[in-house]
Amino acid sequence: MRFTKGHGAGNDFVIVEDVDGALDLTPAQVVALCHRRFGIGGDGVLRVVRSAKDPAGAELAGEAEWFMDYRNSDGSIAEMCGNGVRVFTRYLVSHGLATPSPAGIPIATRAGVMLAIVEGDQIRVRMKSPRVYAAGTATTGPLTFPGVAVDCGNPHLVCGLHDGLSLDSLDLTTEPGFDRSLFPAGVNVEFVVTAAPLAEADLHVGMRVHERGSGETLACGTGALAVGAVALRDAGLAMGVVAIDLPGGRLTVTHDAEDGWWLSGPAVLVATGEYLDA
Ligand SMILES: N[C@@H](CCC[C@H](N)C(=O)O)C(=O)O
Repeated sequence: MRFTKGHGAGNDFVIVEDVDGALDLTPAQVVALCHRRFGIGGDGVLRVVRSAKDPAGAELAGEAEWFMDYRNSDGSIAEMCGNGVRVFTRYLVSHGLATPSPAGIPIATRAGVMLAIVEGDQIRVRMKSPRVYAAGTATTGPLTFPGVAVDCGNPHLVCGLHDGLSLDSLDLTTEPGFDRSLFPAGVNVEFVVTAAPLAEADLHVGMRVHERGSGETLACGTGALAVGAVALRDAGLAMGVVAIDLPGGRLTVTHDAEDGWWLSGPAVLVATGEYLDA
């Protein structure tokens, strides 16, 4: 099995090209590919398939030629992956499967069609509008954090840290506790602190994330979108730019129109090879 390895701000993926949908990628294969000792290593797998050739993408084939079949490293399927779309786009362009255009390359996902615009080493994606909808809480060890539920196509719980607590002090080696009746299919949990003002953004925050199905990752694009939406709301800003610093680098969320929500950041391919054990 040929593979390419890529990442967006350290959120890393094994990319498998399967243009005609011939590959039956099982959860066990995904777990094996993503294993950091016995496999290639990754937070997830991106299967590159023509929308028309995948049952989950076929409905969107008229709008987007390519479907991003995203899997978490535990083998589970997620509706959407913001960094995944950016890295997927980098793959399409660098392999001659799509041509960058100012209007954006449409990418089909289980959460709908996203538009990806290549801007040098950054890729900017028009995301599904986030929906902030309920209060919730997360727990890590003895600590409880009030949070806000946000639907970005996939589920998120955005929690501000108590005064004086640093992101570094959190133990995210195990899944945070959360209300399973609010998130029956699990949730990605973001922890946020305010950061020093920046000239290039209206708001600046730091964030760590524990992802459903992957554990702590160095960055999460939909998580950044959720955090950006909550930060703008809490600041009373109808629109604006939020810079989000994660352990793997910076992502930027811009809200510039009613349904204009953008995620921007680096997207890099680092290796190609052949996986021998699938
Ligand atoms: N890292 C991704 C999100 C991947 C899916 C998530 N773990 C889930 O299960 O919803 C991103 O960049 O958005």
